[in-house]
Amino acid sequence: MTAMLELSGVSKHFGGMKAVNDVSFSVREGTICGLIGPNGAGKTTVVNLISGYLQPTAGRITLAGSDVADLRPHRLAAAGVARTYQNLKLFDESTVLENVLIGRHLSFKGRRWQLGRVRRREEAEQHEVARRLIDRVGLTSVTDVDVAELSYGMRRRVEIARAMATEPRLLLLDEPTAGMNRAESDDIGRLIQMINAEGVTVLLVDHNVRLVTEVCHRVVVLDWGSVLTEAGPHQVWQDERVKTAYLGTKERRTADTVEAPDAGR
Ligand SMILES: Nc1ncnc2c1ncn2[C@@H]1O[C@H](COP(=O)(O)OP(=O)(O)OP(=O)(O)O)[C@@H](O)[C@H]1O
Repeated sequence: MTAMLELSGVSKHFGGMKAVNDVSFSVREGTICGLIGPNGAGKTTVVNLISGYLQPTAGRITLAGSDVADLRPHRLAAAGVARTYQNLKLFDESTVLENVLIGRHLSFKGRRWQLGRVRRREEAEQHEVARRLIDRVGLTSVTDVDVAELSYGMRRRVEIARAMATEPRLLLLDEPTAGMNRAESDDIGRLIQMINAEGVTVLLVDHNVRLVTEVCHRVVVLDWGSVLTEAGPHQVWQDERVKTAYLGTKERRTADTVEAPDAGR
């Protein structure tokens, strides 16, 4: 199977700060890859580099074999890269439908010069696609509700639906379960698996050990801006270097975020 995403020797320095330093890893097409590491390890910077919000200081980023390191976000979106944000970026005073429609504009073929009838038909089609996506993320009942009125977990789903509205090949999820309870994060896990089953390759950044273990096919661990290791989702937690770096010392452990999953799960 080919690589959907490949980073080769990618670095991003902010002045003397090496936020990302000589990072190389690849994500196979059709898989879910976890990108984990302690706070400040460089995960969001990597997501920003892949999605064009930052340009690398050095290195190569390819999407399905094509060099994309110099592309700006809108070009990357058109090439099939969609993302969500660690801090939600939704239009709170707009409805769920309106937010998801924003994601559709890239594939919207409407032209100003088109006859009103044709344009109306295309708009109706876009609405239909957006409604289907809203249904898939389980938000049908709040389609016409302003995002500001939704729970945090629901807003996270709107963000995923909006990202999916661009019909991506690669979906970058930056801490999609941050601040969620167990039931909510389990729901997001199922949603990620459903999206992946439809053929979308996923790069998942999350601190939730259980989620990462259950949904990812491979896990890349960053520490101090560099790749510490890469392994299967169960093996990765057995690595002493990961325990030390990601989990911190045993004394610093807190049950929910750092306890390795039960053996055999
Ligand atoms: N624009 C910037 N200017 C200077 N330093 C930055 C900038 N962006 C990130 N950094 C630094 O780079 C390092 C990596 O940050 P990054 O946000 O990528 O880490 P992270 O692994 O996503 O952390 P977290 O899990 O807390 O979100 C941090 O030390 C951060 O302070």
